[in-house]
Amino acid sequence: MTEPQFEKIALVGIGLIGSSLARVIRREGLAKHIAISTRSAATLKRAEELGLGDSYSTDAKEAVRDADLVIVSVPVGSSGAVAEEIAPALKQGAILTDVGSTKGSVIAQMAPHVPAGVHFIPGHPLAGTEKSGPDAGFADLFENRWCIFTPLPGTDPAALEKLSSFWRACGSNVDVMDAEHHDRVLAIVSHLPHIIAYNIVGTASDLEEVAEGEVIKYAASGFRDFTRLAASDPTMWRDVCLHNKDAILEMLARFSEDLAYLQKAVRWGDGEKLFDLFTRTRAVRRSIIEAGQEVDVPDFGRQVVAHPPKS
Ligand SMILES: NC(=O)c1ccc[n+]([C@@H]2O[C@H](COP(=O)([O-])OP(=O)(O)OC[C@H]3O[C@@H](n4cnc5c(N)ncnc54)[C@H](O)[C@@H]3O)[C@@H](O)[C@H]2O)c1
Ligand SMILES: O=C(O)C(=O)C[C@]1(C(=O)O)C=C[C@@H](O)C=C1
Repeated sequence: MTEPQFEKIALVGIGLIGSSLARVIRREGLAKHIAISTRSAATLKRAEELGLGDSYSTDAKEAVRDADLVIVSVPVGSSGAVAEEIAPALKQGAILTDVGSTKGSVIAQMAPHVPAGVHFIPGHPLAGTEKSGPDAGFADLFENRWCIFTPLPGTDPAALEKLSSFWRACGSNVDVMDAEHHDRVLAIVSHLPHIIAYNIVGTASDLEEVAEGEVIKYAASGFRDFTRLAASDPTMWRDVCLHNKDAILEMLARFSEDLAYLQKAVRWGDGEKLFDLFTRTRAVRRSIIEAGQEVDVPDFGRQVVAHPPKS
């Protein structure tokens, strides 16, 4: 437990990320009061049953009133509407942040609504699972993971440091970059892997000779790894695709070229090319593991590569 960093933190959106934040804020004693708001009354009720906060409302304005830190954790396509809704109730001097997987679009949607005197600092914790909703969150989610900020020009350094210190207290390492760079990096390391997973699982389930029953019955562990990603929340990933379109299309074009190269190597029986590529990619996996640590996720037996522990 540390000293509370904030009198009141408001969480708008209480799914996987919002509820993980609520749990770690409570565990670490980072706020005297946690106010929770979400659009759906059923989700809010569940959050209350789980005891995630101190006050609950479907009215986001009510939740953010007097809050020193407001964290918006909704699908990226809803961030503009949420910013517009809460703007009139934000306290002067408050920090407003988000956790969205895309940053350029979130800034374009939210920034125009942010009143003068409120510190808007976009953020993105690189931590998650394929699950969603308030039951899916857990306090350790952000432990040894990166949280990236994409501050706008003129951001108050003291506010950025205060938010960084909050995320460090949640267990994360923090980094700063511009939104465009963030969106290109995340397109290759996160968005493309999900699109590829959705595609391969879709193709397999479309193939008549491996009709559903056989896909399930004979799913080898490589395919199972893809099904985990392909089980991720459809709303969240629809929004990511729609809101990071340019970077995703750029990376998909590059990916398709490389796939064609691989296809040619298979067609022409070019074992040397295949062996060289597979050797190079194995080295990438090894260096990720050497730089970080492996975490077992009990209910799926999967391994997640986390980032290096904090020094
Ligand atoms: N799931 C991940 O792995 C992951 C990781 C990092 C960042 N993110 C980002 O975090 C955000 C939330 O993702 P999640 O995984 O927690 O999703 P989730 O589906 O688990 O939760 C979303 C929450 O937002 C609420 N919501 C939706 N529209 C709303 C609106 N208009 N107003 C108020 N509340 C609304 C839902 O009721 C729910 O409580 C997304 O922007 C996502 O891109 C997700
Ligand atoms: O591990 C997973 O299941 C995730 O999808 C987490 C993941 C990722 O791609 O690494 C997904 C989206 C985010 O914005 C950040 C993290």
